[in-house]
Amino acid sequence: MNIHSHIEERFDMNDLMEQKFDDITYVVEDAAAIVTINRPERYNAFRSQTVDELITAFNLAWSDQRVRAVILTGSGEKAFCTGGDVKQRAETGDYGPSELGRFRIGDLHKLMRDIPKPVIAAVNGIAIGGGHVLHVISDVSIASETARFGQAGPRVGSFDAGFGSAYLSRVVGEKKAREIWFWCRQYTAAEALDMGLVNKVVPADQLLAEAKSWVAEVAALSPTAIRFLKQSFNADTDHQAGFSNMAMTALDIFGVSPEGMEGATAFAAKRPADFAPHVNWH
Ligand SMILES: CC(C)(COP(=O)(O)OP(=O)(O)OC[C@H]1O[C@@H](n2cnc3c(N)ncnc32)[C@H](O)[C@@H]1OP(=O)(O)O)[C@@H](O)C(=O)NCCC(=O)NCCSC(=O)CCC(=O)c1ccccc1C(=O)O
Repeated sequence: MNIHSHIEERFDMNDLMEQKFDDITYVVEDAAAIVTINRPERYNAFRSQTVDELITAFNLAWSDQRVRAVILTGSGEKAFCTGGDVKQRAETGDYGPSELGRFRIGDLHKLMRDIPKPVIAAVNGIAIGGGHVLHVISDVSIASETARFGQAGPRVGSFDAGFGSAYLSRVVGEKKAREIWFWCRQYTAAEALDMGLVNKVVPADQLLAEAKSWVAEVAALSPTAIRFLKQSFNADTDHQAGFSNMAMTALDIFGVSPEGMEGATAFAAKRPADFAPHVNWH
C-alpha cells in the first residue's frame, strides 16, 4: 500500500467535504479546490468564523490527493475580500465568536504558505485590508479587469506588520509597499499588473475559467518538484512569520485601544475617523 492509498483509506475526502460552511463555499472540480468567501453583504469581509472555515478548507485541500492547486476567490462581482469585518469590530471590539476562541488570521496566512500546492488568488473585485493580504501571500494572483487593490488599516485603526507589509515589499519593492500602506490609496488592475502585484488581468467573465486553466496546466507537472519549489521560495521569507506573530499581538492590543476603536467606529458610522487626539510621539 502506498502512502496515498493509506491516507485515502483513513480519510474519506467525500465524508470530510460534507462539512457545513456558512461563510465560505468549498468545491473540488477536477484538480482544483475552489474556495469562495461568501459574505457578499459585507463585501466578503472576514470574521473569526470565516477564518476558521478557510483554515478547514485549506486543510481539506492539502489532504485531498486529487487537488493540485487551490483557487481562492470571493462571491459576487463587487469584492474579493475587504479584510476584517470592521462592523463586527465596531460592535464587539473583536471579530466575533470562533471555534477555538481565537481569531486565527495568522494561522491562515501560515497555512496558505505551507500548503504544498500553488494557491491562486482569483481577484474578482476589491481586495483591500486583510483581503489584500490574502492575495499578496497567494502564490500567484489573477485579476479581473474590474478588480481594485489597496490597504486600509491606517484609515480604520488597524495594520498588518507581518506578511502584509514585509512580504508585500518583496513583491512590489520597498517604495511602492510604503506608498500602499502609508497613503491607503486604491489601485486598478492595470496598475497592479504594472507594479508586479498580479500575474495576469482578464475580463471579469473569464476570471474563473482562466484560474482553472492555470490549475490544469500545473496539474500536469511534477507535484513533488512544485512542493520543493514552493518550500524553497518560502524559506527565504519564513522568518517573517516571527514578525507576523508580534504583529498579531500588537494588533490585539491596538485594536481595542481608543485610537484603534475610533477607526472601526468611524467606519461603521460612515464618517471619517478623527485620529488627531491620538498623536503621541515621545
Ligand atoms: C471596500 C470599500 C472601499 C468599498 O467601498 P464602496 O464601493 O463605496 O462600498 P461600501 O458602501 O463602502 O460597502 C458596501 C457594503 O459592504 C460593507 N463593507 C465593506 N467592507 C467591509 C468590511 N471590511 N467590514 C464590514 N463591512 C464592510 C459596507 O459597510 C457596506 O455595507 P452597507 O450595509 O451597504 O452600508 C469600502 O467598503 C471600505 O473601505 N471598506 C473597509 C475596508 C477595510 O477597512 N477593511 C479592513 C482593513 S483592516 C483589516 O483587514 C484587518 C485585518 C486583520 O484582521 C488582521 C488582523 C491582524 C493581523 C493581520 C490581519 C490581516 O492582515 O489580515
